[in-house]
Amino acid sequence: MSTHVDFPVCLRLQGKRVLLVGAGTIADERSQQLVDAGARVRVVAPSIGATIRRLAEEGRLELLERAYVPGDVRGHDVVFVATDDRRVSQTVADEARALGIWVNAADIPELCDFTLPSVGRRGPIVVAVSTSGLSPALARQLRRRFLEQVGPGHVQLARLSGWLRKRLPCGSERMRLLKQLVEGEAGELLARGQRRAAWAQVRAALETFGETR
Ligand SMILES: C[C@@]1(CC(=O)O)c2cc3[nH]c(cc4nc(cc5[nH]c(cc(n2)[C@H]1CCC(=O)O)[C@@](C)(CC(=O)O)[C@@H]5CCC(=O)O)C(CC(=O)O)=C4CCC(=O)O)c(CCC(=O)O)c3CC(=O)O
Ligand SMILES: NC(=O)C1=CN([C@@H]2O[C@H](COP(=O)(O)OP(=O)(O)OC[C@H]3O[C@@H](n4cnc5c(N)ncnc54)[C@H](O)[C@@H]3O)[C@@H](O)[C@H]2O)C=CC1
Repeated sequence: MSTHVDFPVCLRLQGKRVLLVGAGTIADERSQQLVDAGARVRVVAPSIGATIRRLAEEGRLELLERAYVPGDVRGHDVVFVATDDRRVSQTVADEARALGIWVNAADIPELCDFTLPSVGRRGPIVVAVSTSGLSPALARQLRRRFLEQVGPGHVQLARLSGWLRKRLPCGSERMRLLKQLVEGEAGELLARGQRRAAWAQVRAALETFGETR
């Protein structure tokens, strides 16, 4: 029994060149997530799913409607392959690796430089569960359960914190204020939907901000 654990990261794909080989059920789902993340996506496949077709028509990704040809991986930062032909996936993964490009092959762990967790999102908050390849079905079940714990109050709290960290100078006092925002009363008030009371707390904290510097 393997004892390895996969290492989680959150990729900043804005402007990165991503190649998607295959455009079926699995690739169709990936395409929307990759475009939402701001990646410059190119898809190569002879048969095209509905989402990829729409995104191509909207000019949000580039579509090459043909089979993969050697060299297609060149110039990309990351490669995702999701075809129904194991030999194609093997070729793509081999070529990517030879060029030092990281690759994910859907459902073929031995060809993956990284695996994909089960992901759910509420606004800027992302819940991701990995089981290090042992049970994707369990990852999905746990992700659904954890996502239910994330409410509108948490989304407001994250946005408010993001707004404050842009405007306040960084340092120990900002750190204290942002921590207090989450752990103190304001966070609880937002979670209960009491936005006015939460804002009053934040305003009071802001009025004293800077006094102890
Ligand atoms: C290693 C990994 C590599 C990778 O693909 O990145 C991998 C590998 C394999 N998956 C297999 C099967 C299934 N995969 C799913 C679903 C998902 N698989 C995903 C990720 C991963 N799958 C990576 C590890 C993730 C982790 O560590 O937990 C999810 C989370 C993310 C995504 O794909 O976007 C997505 C859920 C998204 C969601 O809905 O939230 C289901 C459920 C279903 O389809 O209903 C089943 C059937 C039930 C079951 O097996 O559990 C098989 C056997 C294939 C066969 O038997 O032929 C292999 C190969 C093997 O295990 O050898
Ligand atoms: N859809 C699912 O729920 C599951 C899928 N899988 C596996 O994931 C992989 C992908 O599955 P799906 O997306 O459902 O397959 P799919 O059959 O919907 O799509 C396959 C895609 O691969 C493309 N393709 C085939 N040969 C190609 C080539 N030479 N170059 C470029 N593209 C090529 C096809 O044009 C098509 O777009 C398969 O290995 C499948 O066994 C495993 C478990 C569940």
